[in-house]
Amino acid sequence: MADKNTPDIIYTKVDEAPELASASLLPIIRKFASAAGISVGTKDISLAGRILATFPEMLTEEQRISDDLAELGELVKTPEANVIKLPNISASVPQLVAAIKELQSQGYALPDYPEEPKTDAEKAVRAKYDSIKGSAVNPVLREGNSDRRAATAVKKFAQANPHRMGEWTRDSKTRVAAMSGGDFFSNEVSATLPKEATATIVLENAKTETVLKEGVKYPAGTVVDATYMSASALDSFLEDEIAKTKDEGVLFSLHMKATMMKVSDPIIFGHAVKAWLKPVFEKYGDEMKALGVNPNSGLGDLLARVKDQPEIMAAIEAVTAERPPMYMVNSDKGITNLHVPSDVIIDASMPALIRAGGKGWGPDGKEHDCVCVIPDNSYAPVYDAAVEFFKANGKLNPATAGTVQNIGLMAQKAEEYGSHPTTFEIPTDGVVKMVLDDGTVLHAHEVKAGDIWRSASARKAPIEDWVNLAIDRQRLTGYRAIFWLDENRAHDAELIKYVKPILEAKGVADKFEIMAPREATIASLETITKGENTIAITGNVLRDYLTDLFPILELATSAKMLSIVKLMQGGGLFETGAGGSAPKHVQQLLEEDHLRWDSLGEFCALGESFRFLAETKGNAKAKVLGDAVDVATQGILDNDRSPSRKVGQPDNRDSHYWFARYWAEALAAQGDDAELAAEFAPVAKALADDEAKIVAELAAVQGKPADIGGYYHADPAKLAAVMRPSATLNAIIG
Ligand SMILES: NC(=O)C1=CN([C@@H]2O[C@H](COP(=O)(O)OP(=O)(O)OC[C@H]3O[C@@H](n4cnc5c(N)ncnc54)[C@H](OP(=O)(O)O)[C@@H]3O)[C@@H](O)[C@H]2O)C=CC1
Ligand SMILES: O=C(O)CCC(=O)C(=O)O
Ligand SMILES: [Mg+2]
Repeated sequence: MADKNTPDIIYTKVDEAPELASASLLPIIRKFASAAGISVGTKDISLAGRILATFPEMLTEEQRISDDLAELGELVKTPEANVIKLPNISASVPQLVAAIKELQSQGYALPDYPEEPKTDAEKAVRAKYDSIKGSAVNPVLREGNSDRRAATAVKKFAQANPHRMGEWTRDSKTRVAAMSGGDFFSNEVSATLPKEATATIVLENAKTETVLKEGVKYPAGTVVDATYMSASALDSFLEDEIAKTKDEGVLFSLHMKATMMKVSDPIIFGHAVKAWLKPVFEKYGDEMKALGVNPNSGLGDLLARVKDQPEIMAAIEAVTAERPPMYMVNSDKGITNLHVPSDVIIDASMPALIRAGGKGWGPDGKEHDCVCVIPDNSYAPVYDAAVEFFKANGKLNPATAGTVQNIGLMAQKAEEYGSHPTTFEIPTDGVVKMVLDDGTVLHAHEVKAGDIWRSASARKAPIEDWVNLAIDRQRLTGYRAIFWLDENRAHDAELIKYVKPILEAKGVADKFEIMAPREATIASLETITKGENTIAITGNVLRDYLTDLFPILELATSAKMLSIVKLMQGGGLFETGAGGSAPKHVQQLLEEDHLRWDSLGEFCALGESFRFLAETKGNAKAKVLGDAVDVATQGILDNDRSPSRKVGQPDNRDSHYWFARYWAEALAAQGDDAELAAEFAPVAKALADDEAKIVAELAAVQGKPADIGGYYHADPAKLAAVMRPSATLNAIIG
């Protein structure tokens, strides 16, 4: 699909804080790029944009927009792709419903989200909305494996300016709680397919055979797993942990990934909501169902639906009084861990808690120790090991700590993160079988109604690419390199059968270790504690978890990470940081017109994207621009120009002014391209001459509410007015 009209670089239009930042940064990028004849286009992958693109038939001609995600999904499969991907919302149902409401209020005649679809028409609408739900963007664009690390300048800055870390003490009551069996980890089976195959997934019982899914195609060499979580084992585990937490006198918390794991994890979350309010569900379950309560949507939705039922409300209050205090998302507003399934997302929540010394916020607005419930044992040991390591050794010292880089198996919807179409909440007791087209029963599990069964897979080409990427990084760095694979886990054992022969064939087996996640966590923490560096070579889930965990400990945030996806067809995808879209930052902007979002991730991605353009299109000016971006980024760090957190102090917009200035100065000063130097010398001078005026104009707007005309679907003119308040700067940028 890449034709001559495809811009050289695509900068994605997203949501929340990064989109606010783009309103200020993108005009600067475009001005600088155009001087080198480089076009920077945008593609809308925002939640609102994806909703609008999905329902053209409901919209007027003028309201219709193209399906940019589908177009980008094709582009990333071509060598021409050069995409800067900012973080976007992976919507839970409450977020999706809120976005639909906002768009309806703006005059878009979209259908409501059918909570309980009955007619065929409602089912069709629901299926369309479900395709937008959860992590619906990243898996489409990630046609390559992941290389995430802190750029050297960023790591050095963090060591020279260490952030505050909470104290860890030996008597901390914080602990990680995982099931003792019946979980995905213990029920997993896995096999590598010798030839290509098409699978049918059926549920058999004495009376019937139900086809859960058919036509699941796998190329030869695919590693195919199947597993399930027992609903009854999960329920008794949750009840036990709620009771134990109460005895221990700490906060109860649950950490899931309801966005990426959009089918399984909201169900597990729903079990926790039911366990928390068990007596209420026992007594009023039918009434609540009639009111439309779905525990998977969280306590927030539940309370909204029963608020006019005094008897149910009284029962909820009575149970709550018996429960341990809960870990809060916002104690001022009474929003608990269980209010919305996507408020507490494990990759960001557990590292923040560990950085704070094992503390979470309680209903009293104070910090307390926490029981961290992570039901499945596939990855819980990573957090358990980290918590126990810091209890024994005290907090990490960011001034001296080395770094953990990551090479992650991610391409082509690898592993659990691609499992949604093959995940089922089992309707009746029976046996789930995966049957191949040649009649082979690949996997079979005896299950009970309510169990969560799923199959995940990883393809041969991405696995081999991932191992080779790891070999390259290890050779470039010489760092200790560990494959985080557990030989006692079925899936990992199949991967090891790929990894070892490749390492041996390349003669580098002695450079790599293979360790289960718990041991690898301890080894990595020991390594960085000594000030040394290591590469974690992991599957898709740990790619996600570790690239928040280690950066949040080492750099305070994962927003500053370099996050490169070397696309398997030769293109480049440059993700900006390893974190999310920071909803709290938007709230602050709306309330007091201060944006604390740090665009360092965007700066790092931009430099890489220009250099990639230089390599792939032989564009020498792009290299000059990219190298100057790096000088500007260094300038931001050296001169402490990153946004501060508090209103009245320099924010995201100020940091963009400085970025533009340092970038222009670097271009004016370089000797590789005289044309660019001549073009940017006056820009640099104007930006320096007008510094006082620009800084004053930016400062003047802070401290009062800001109106951007919508949360999910802002008004571009209002957004530009808020994010570009300096007429002097705008005149220079044009
Ligand atoms: N790649 C992607 O597209 C990703 C998308 N997401 C989505 O993002 C949303 C929010 O996710 P959540 O788990 O809350 O995680 P976030 O990473 O958005 O936020 C966690 C916290 O990290 C800090 N932070 C993150 N980015 C920056 C930045 N650039 N500058 C300064 N601080 C930063 C903020 O801390 P503080 O408030 O203390 O300033 C923020 O509240 C969800 O919808 C999620 O699905 C999540 C991860 C990746
Ligand atoms: O796509 C998402 O929902 C989150 C992605 C994420 O957290 C990551 O890749 O680090
Ligand atoms: Mg993540």
